[in-house]
Amino acid sequence: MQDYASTLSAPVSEATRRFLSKPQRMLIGGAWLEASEGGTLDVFDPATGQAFAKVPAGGKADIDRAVAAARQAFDGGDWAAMRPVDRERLLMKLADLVEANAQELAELEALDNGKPVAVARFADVALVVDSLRYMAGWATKIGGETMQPSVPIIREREFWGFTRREPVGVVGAIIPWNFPLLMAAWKMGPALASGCTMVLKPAEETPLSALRLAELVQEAGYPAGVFNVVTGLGHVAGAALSSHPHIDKLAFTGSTEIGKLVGKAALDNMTRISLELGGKSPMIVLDDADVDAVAAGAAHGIFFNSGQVCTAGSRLFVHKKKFDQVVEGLSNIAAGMKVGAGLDPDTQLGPLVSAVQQERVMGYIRSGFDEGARAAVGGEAGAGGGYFVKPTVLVDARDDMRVVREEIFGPVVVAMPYDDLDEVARRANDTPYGLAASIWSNDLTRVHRLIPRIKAGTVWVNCHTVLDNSMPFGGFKQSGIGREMGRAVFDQYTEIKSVLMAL
Ligand SMILES: NC(=O)C1=CN([C@@H]2O[C@H](COP(=O)(O)OP(=O)(O)OC[C@H]3O[C@@H](n4cnc5c(N)ncnc54)[C@H](OP(=O)(O)O)[C@@H]3O)[C@@H](O)[C@H]2O)C=CC1
Ligand SMILES: CCCCCC/C=C/C(=O)O
Repeated sequence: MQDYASTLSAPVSEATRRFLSKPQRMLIGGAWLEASEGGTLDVFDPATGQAFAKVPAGGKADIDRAVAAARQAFDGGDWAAMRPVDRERLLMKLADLVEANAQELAELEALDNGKPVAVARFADVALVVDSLRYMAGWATKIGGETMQPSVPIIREREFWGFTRREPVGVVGAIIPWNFPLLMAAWKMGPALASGCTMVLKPAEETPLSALRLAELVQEAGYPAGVFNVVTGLGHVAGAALSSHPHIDKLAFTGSTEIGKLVGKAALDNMTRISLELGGKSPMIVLDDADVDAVAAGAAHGIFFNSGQVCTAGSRLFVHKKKFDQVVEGLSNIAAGMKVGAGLDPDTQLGPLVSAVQQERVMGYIRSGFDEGARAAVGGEAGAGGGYFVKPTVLVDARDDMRVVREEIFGPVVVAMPYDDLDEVARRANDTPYGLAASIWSNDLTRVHRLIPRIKAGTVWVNCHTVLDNSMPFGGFKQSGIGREMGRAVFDQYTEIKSVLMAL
């Protein structure tokens, strides 16, 4: 047993040290297993670039075992027979356990992903707890409708109709590295509330919180096979899961490129899909907006989670009257941000998740410079061995530049002036994505006129990337298919059965 915790850049709690010191295994059918082929994957601390843990490199055989376990748990046994109120109680218990272990889970997220530990605790883990509790409440409220049919021809008979909402079945969930625990919760909450079973494949960069979550699932008392975790590579374990003929639904969050791939593989088996994909979200500042409030709000909109957010406000459109002031305010905030390791309590902006992501983001910044943009602030990588990129505001950009058109997924915003609302509505929509947008103004008439013109699944007003469990979340256009959260998510996790009875 190796004490990996002693190699970390900053001290962690005793609970985290204990977790990191034991060999990691996958939870399959209630048992803790190594990969069937025996391989492991290193997990790296993005603040140092050093490996600090190993997880099983699960493959197709492990996915087969996990899907079989989930299938068995769904098709018969304790779980299938469980009353909705007992599913609610279990999910509430899981939420309590997550809350009781919040610091450890937050430290694992900070280590795996690089995000500041306070953000992990008071945003990621807090949202997970709320999300599980919110979804637990739905377990007893999922229901159908009654109808009074007007069946033609057979007029002498009386009919009665109703619908049932039945769990869709075995859910395969593939999640990214930017909010590892939260993305797991967004899928397991509605799945377990509605009576599905699940196989989760976390991202290779950030597998640890999913494995700790699986321990808590066991501690909560879920029957074996209801929740399974297979760690492994996307093109191996992820591909085996998304194309598996015995899953009933695939829930995916990640890039649009891989979303299309897994979506096609799943549809080959007519597996139901929900895809939450990329974005290039505009933040639209009207001429009446308060400059200081916009600068602070836009800083959150782009720099939160080091810009590694599907809803990141990566295009900032400011009315020409306020453009210079907003850019100056935002640049001052960016210049003052403390960039550092996630475990450092003073850190405001952590490293990017991996060397690959750092190089990808720096490549975008260089392409912006090559095409004629200029950095009002930032524009370079941070010092040290970690995957740091300084918070960056690009100006002098044109709509056809790659930095304006493509998802960067880093702390980089492109600020651009505009003249009037028609122009900004057209430019804001000039993207294949449609995940989110924000409008900054206190002129309610103009705000309400703009909202329906923006082609996006979420429009925020005077805030950006603020989420609530009651609000459905998902994308228009190439930002995805389906909605997570809110009542709407149960459209993705249940099948509707129509029952027509002749009396
Ligand atoms: N919408 C969003 O929230 C996110 C968007 N992105 C965007 O994607 C870019 C690349 O990030 P990346 O991590 O590569 O995102 P991916 O879309 O590649 O990864 C998301 C998940 O899909 C898995 N995966 C990868 N390839 C396959 C496959 N062939 N079949 C099944 N599953 C697969 C990954 O596994 P593994 O980790 O092992 O590769 C991971 O679990 C980012 O720069 C960003 O622009 C990234 C993350 C989240
Ligand atoms: C405050 C938490 C924000 C979570 C945003 C959800 C993002 C999902 C994604 O990037 O895939």
